[in-house]
Amino acid sequence: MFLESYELTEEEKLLLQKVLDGEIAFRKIEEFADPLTAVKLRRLAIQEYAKLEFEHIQNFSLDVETVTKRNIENMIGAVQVPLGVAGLLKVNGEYANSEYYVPLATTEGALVASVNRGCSVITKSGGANVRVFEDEMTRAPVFKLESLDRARKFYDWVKSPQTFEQMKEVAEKTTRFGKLLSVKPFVTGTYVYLRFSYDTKDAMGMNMVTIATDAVMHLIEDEFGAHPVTLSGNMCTDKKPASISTILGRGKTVVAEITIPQEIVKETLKCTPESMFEVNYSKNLLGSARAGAMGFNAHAANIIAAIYLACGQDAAHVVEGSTAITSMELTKYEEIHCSVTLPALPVGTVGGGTGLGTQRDCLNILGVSGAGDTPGINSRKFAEIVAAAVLAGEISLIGAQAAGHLARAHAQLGRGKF
Ligand SMILES: CC(C)(COP(=O)([O-])OP(=O)([O-])OC[C@H]1O[C@@H](n2cnc3c(N)ncnc32)[C@H](O)[C@@H]1OP(=O)([O-])[O-])[C@@H](O)C(=O)NCCC(=O)NCCSC(=O)C[C@@](C)(O)CC(=O)[O-]
Ligand SMILES: NC(=O)C1=CN([C@@H]2O[C@H](COP(=O)(O)OP(=O)(O)OC[C@H]3O[C@@H](n4cnc5c(N)ncnc54)[C@H](OP(=O)(O)O)[C@@H]3O)[C@@H](O)[C@H]2O)C=CC1
Repeated sequence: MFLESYELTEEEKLLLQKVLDGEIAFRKIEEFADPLTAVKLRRLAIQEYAKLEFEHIQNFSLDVETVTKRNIENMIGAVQVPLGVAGLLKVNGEYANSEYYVPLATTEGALVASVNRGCSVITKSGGANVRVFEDEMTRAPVFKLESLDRARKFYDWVKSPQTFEQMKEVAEKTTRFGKLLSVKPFVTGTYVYLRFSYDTKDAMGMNMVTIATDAVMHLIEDEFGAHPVTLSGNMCTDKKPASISTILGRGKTVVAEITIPQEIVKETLKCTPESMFEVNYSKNLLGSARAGAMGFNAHAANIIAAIYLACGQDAAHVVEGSTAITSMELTKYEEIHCSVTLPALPVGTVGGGTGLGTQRDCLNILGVSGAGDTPGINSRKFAEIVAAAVLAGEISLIGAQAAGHLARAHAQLGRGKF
């Protein structure tokens, strides 16, 4: 449609025509052109296909050479998500011990304002105490055994310390950083699932554990003769809500808490500790139980999604993060004690999307970009800040619902009605 209007070299025009004619597949364009040109030609082909002219997606500052090798296939451009900050947020963690501006990428009006309000409450109340309790990334292949008797023998073999040492040696040969921590077998009929848990240091670790477990899977096949059905048998469980992840943990298991004096609740949240307790109890606990929800929180996923988008995390892991539990209890000093427990928070400060320019900028705001001086401390620091930010979001939203302000806030900030 616009072919004649494009400013292309003769060679590019020829290539584009071949793409449009189906002679060159989208994913093969890089074989005939440099990465930036390949992205442009694919985008123009989509314009032709969809009969439209893009105004925005061609505008980006990404390093195409790198991202097309590590982060994306069939690239045509980039989408932008507005970025805001909430804070300062005071965090009293083992790894994060300061006040932070938290970067949040979202299109939901009122979200940043809400987290900002929660940060203000937390910081005025002395800061959120945060601790990481578990730190393990998992991958669980499934094996098919010939009989129940073989399955039983396999189960015992896997549990023997000698086998574990063998597996550990093979797994750790594939990575400079990853450490195999445990292998837990689970049986279903004659299928045996092995849940491998690794310390992945500053990486979120899914590529790392997949590569390491693949190597061990071959060892198992050679040594025991168990038939591997698939490298991921869903007992991991990656990117699906699952009780196993909420019980045993996946990624970081983190808890954040704060005790808020009554005056701060009244002044900043416009409600009372009692009304917040009532909302949390009836909504996050009873309501979630009645609904059969796996998350006992108000909107942990909102904060996690916004930080993940800003900081180059795998957005699909919001699923695991959404299983948080929010508790609110009245103290005898007329304060309210609030906590969030995040059983499964996969995060990393190296690898995946953390190296992209804008995402790295956001990690830098928090002082957690890249590898820590001691491997692992940056990702734990990051996890503590995420947990404190989730606590801020929970406090503000529960406060707004206790005050009856939810609809008003979204009418004002989500629809621009002031
Ligand atoms: C909107 C507020 C914060 C107003 O809150 P407010 O108390 O009426 O506002 P305020 O003007 O008195 O300001 C109080 C503080 O809020 C912050 N604040 C206030 N306005 C802004 C702003 N424009 N930009 C940045 N920060 C802002 C800021 O920290 C400020 O302190 P200050 O800086 O003045 O000392 C409040 O009503 C609120 O938090 N509402 C809840 C909104 C929310 O949490 N939305 C999240 C999404 S809801 C959803 O998606 C999930 C849901 C609801 O379906 C889940 C469920 O089932 O529950
Ligand atoms: N493969 C899969 O099944 C899945 C993949 N993903 C994707 O995986 C990616 C994330 O995987 P991930 O393994 O985290 O990242 P990457 O594979 O992108 O990079 C991680 C690697 O960085 C190196 N590294 C350098 N410094 C450190 C350090 N301080 N701590 C830890 N590692 C360090 C390690 O290399 P080395 O090990 O060589 O020493 C590590 O394996 C994301 O893009 C995600 O979307 C998501 C879900 C499933």
